[in-house]
Amino acid sequence: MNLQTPVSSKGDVPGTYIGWVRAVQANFYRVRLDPALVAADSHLDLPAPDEKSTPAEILCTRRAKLKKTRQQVMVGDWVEVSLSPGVGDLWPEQGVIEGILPRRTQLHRPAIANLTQTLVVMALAEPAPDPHLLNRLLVQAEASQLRVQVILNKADCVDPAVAVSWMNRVQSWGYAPLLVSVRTGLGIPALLERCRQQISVVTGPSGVGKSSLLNRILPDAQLATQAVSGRLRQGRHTTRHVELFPLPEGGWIADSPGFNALEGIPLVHPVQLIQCFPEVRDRLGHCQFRDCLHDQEPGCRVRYPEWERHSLYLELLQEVQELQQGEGGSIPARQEPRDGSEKKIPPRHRHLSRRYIRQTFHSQKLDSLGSEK
Ligand SMILES: Nc1nc2c(ncn2[C@@H]2O[C@H](COP(=O)(O)OP(=O)(O)OP(=O)(O)O)[C@@H](O)[C@H]2O)c(=O)[nH]1
Ligand SMILES: [Zn+2]
Repeated sequence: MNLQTPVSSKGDVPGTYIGWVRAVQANFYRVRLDPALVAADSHLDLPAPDEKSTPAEILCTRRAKLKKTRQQVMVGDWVEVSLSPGVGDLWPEQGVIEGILPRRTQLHRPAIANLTQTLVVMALAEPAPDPHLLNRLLVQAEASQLRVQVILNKADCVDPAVAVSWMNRVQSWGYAPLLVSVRTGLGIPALLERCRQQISVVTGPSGVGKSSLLNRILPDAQLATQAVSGRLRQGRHTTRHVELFPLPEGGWIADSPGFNALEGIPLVHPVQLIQCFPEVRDRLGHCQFRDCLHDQEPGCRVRYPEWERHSLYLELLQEVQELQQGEGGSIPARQEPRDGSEKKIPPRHRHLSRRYIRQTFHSQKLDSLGSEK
């Protein structure tokens, strides 16, 4: 989602290299220049850098033209970097970010690009689980097109039967939850395994153990930076510090628990909200009306048999519809694959659905809707 055209295509600027922004602090960027990536031919589908290799990491500023065109460089961005020639032996110490390569995903608070998954953490006790809040976070994560891992923490605080019943409930929502106790270490190896090859961010309500989790899984050397309380961390983030750390088993994790990245109303088109509910995904595409909103429409194949989160779906549907109207209908529908079948559109949706069909993906608009503070 949110593809952006690189400001300088490859070859535009002589002596540019491809790098990966690992940390942002104020107006400085720590960029990894993996020698394997240098002068990479195609930058559209680069893998996450291998954290086991030891590439040069340099401090960069961004070219003024990026600022002028209001292009924010985010942690996780693949960027084109130019280096001042002749400084240093192998790599000079400073570089300038010339352009931002297309993003696969982007979150705005915290600003992180190219994340692949989010760890949605909930505590089984202290604080007691809030299924409504958890579900809103889950839908937000789905709307951001991130892979979702549900972490049920503080397993040590509850009876095993309680943990099992929560596991079953979350499974019925279409997820494979992981039972964890940061205190006892239960589930930590499995969590690290799920984070391999991923660029992850931790989110969840206050007090569920997000900071504790990060402290537990990041190697000792990083604890000095990590060991700050939630409040301090938030303070740090308001000064625009976001950082990705390498995990011991591979993969990267964002140091950003001071933010609740997934608050708010999901930025999805009303007809696509249903795709944020994995438990009914296999029912999609069979309703009588192509743009069925799975509420009271005749011939809906999603509404029944009943499912637990349908009421939440309707609540969010109303919110995204209001948001859509407030934006003058500007949240575009993503292009859906054609299924070949011509479906009738019920009269009350006719007006909307013509517009839906005409709309195409405008990343620009999405960007400005969820724009930085
Ligand atoms: N018993 C138990 N306590 C835990 C566990 N994980 C975290 N805690 C405790 O829960 C409290 C809150 O943990 P934090 O890591 O600060 O929670 P957080 O989600 O980062 O909270 P915010 O910074 O407010 O968002 C701390 O007192 C932790 O020691 C666990 O697995 N078991
Ligand atoms: Zn339906």
